[in-house]
Amino acid sequence: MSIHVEGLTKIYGEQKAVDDISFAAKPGVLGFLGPNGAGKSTTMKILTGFIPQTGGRAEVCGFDVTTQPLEVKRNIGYLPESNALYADMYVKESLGFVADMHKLHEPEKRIAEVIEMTGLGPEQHKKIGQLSKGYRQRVGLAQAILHDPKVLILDEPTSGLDPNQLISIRQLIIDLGKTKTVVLSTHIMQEVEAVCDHVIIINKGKIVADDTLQSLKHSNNATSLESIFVKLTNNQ
Ligand SMILES: Nc1ncnc2c1ncn2[C@@H]1O[C@H](COP(=O)(O)OP(=O)(O)OP(=O)(O)O)[C@@H](O)[C@H]1O
Repeated sequence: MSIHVEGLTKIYGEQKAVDDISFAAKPGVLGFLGPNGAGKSTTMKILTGFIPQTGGRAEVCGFDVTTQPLEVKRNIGYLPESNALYADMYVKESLGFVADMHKLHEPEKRIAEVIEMTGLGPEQHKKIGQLSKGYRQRVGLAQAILHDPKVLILDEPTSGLDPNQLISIRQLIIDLGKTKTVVLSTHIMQEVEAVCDHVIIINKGKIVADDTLQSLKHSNNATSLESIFVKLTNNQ
């Protein structure tokens, strides 16, 4: 398993944002779903080493996020929900900056490959501040995959994209999931149906579903993921 989470808990002040969750993920696309405030971003931030957990453990490719943070960072790519990019940097320059951080051996070759994969070719000579939202999102994705990580954490990567951009980014996520473990957080159920093999639904910090899309529909006697989501999470 490339991700292994056991009894993970995060408490902010008095609020339990993640409450004793355990799950595992292997190569493929895992849909990580839940209502606003359920604890998705918090879990993703712990997996990527951005914030520490309060309790429990998490491993990425066999490395512990707390005791082996550098090994975890080498194996993980992260596209945060609000991805801060340097508006004044040129696309290639920003990728060169990330390549330096990862000490890539042949940065130019890899940057060209990633520009091709993410469809950034026509915009590669612009400054990030001049790009449309969809292309900025592609730059974020390109940065996340540059070091060819085995695990990719994508927090709402398609929010705000037009239908054409949506289709091409989704196809890229499907392609990446053929060899990598991709954790995809999204509120678009149609996207999950199109892209994910495995689904976890989290509600109020607890996992309420963890199964393949097909088994989840079968066991809930439902035809749409949306109805399952509502049934499992609409209990205020
Ligand atoms: N830095 C923080 N300090 C205090 N509380 C926080 C902090 N970050 C998140 N929270 C709280 O923890 C809970 C879980 O938040 P989180 O961002 O993980 O949810 P989410 O599932 O990603 O939500 P969304 O779908 O809206 O992005 C929320 O109630 C949120 O207000």
